[in-house]
Amino acid sequence: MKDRFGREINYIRVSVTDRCNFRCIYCMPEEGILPKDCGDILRFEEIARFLKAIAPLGISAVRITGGEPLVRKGIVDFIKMLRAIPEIRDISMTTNGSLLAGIAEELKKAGLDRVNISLDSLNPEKFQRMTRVGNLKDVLDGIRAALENDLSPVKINCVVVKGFNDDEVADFARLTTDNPLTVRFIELMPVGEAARGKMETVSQDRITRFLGMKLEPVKYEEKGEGPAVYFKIPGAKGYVGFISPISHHFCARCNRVRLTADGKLKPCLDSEDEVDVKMLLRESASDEKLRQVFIEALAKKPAGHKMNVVPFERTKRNMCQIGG
Ligand SMILES: Nc1nc2c(ncn2[C@@H]2O[C@H](COP(=O)(O)OP(=O)(O)OP(=O)(O)O)[C@@H](O)[C@H]2O)c(=O)[nH]1
Ligand SMILES: C[S@@+](CC[C@H](N)C(=O)[O-])C[C@H]1O[C@@H](n2cnc3c(N)ncnc32)[C@H](O)[C@@H]1O
Ligand code: SF4
Ligand code: SF4
Repeated sequence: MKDRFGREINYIRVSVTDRCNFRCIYCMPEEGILPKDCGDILRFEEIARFLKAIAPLGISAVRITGGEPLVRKGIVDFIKMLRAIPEIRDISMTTNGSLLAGIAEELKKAGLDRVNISLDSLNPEKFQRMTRVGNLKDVLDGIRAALENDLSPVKINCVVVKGFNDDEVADFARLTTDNPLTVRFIELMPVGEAARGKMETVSQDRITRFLGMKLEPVKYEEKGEGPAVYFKIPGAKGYVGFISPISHHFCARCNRVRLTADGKLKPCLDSEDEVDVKMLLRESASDEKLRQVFIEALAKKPAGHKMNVVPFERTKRNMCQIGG
C-alpha cells in the first residue's frame, strides 16, 4: 500500500531480539544494553500473527534482524511460520554470521531465502577491535555455509568507519572478483552509539576514491528490497554496492517499516514515533484492528530522515534496538 508521499510500502524489518553476542563499537555500548525481560518481547507466534494480518495490505518482504537474530531460540520454527503466510514471497535475515555455520542448513530448509552478513574487517585483530568480542573465523565459516546452502544472494554489509576500516575497502571489493558475493559499503549513521562515540562517516565518494578501481554501474539481477545501488568490477563474479543514507539521500524511495522486538511499529528508522502493537496483540485485537493500526502508523511516516540536519544523537534507541 502507498503512504502519504506516494511511496509503495511492501517491506517490513522485524527485530526479534535486542540481545547480541557482539558489541560492535558503533552499535552497542561496551557494557551491552539492559536486555528487555522475556515478557516484554513479542513471542514468535505474536509476530507471525501480526504479519499474517498485515500481509494482505501488500507486505510481501520480511527481513529478520536484531540484535542478533540467531541468538534467539526457536528461530527456525519462526521462519516456518512466516513461510506459511502466502503473501510473503521474500524472507531474508541480517546477521553477524557468527552462529550461522551451525544452523544455515536448517534455516534454508525452514524457508529462509537469503542472508545479509555484517563484516567490517578482514583482519582478525581489527575485527575483534570493531566487534569487541567477535572471532573473524566464525563469520567466515558462516559466509561459507550461507553460500553452500544457497542462502543467496549472500550480501556482505561493511560499515565504513573513518580511521578503523577505511583502509580495507579495496580488499573487500576484491572478494567479489572470484566469489558470487555482493559486498556493500554502508555509510555510518549518527544513531545511538555511533553518535555518542563521535565516530566519523566515510562518504560513498570517498570510499570510491579509496577503492581506486574501475566499477561499472549495473542493474542488480539478484534479489533485493533495500536502498543499495550496485556496480561490478569488470568481469567479476559478484557485485559491489553502496548504501549511502548520508550522501545519497534515498528516503524518497523508502519502501519499509519496522517492528521492534518489544512490539513497537516504527514507521521510520530516524524517528521517535512508535505505535504499540504488543498491547493490541495481547488484548486479542482482531485482524481488522491490526490492519487499521498499521495504516494509522503509516500515516506517521515522515518524508525522510534528518541526519544531515541534526548530526548528533538521533533516537533514544541504539541501532541494536531498531534492527539497522
Ligand atoms: N537510513 C536508512 N538506512 C537503512 C534502512 N534500511 C537499511 N538501512 C541501512 O542499510 C543497511 C543494510 O540493510 P540490510 O539489513 O542488509 O537490508 P537491505 O539492504 O534492506 O536488504 P536487501 O533486501 O538485501 O537490499 C542497514 O544496516 C542500515 O545501515 C532505512 O530504512 N533507512
Ligand atoms: C543492528 S544490526 C542487526 C543484525 C545483526 N546483528 C548484524 O549485525 O547484521 C543490522 C545492521 O545495522 C548496521 N548498523 C548498526 N549501526 C549502524 C550505524 N550507526 N550506521 C549504519 N549501519 C549500522 C550493522 O552493521 C548491521 O549491518
Ligand atoms: S551490529 Fe549487529 S552484531 Fe554488531 S552489535 Fe549491533 S546487533 Fe550486534
Ligand atoms: S530513514 Fe526513514 S524514510 Fe529514510 S529510508 Fe530509512 S526508514 Fe525510510
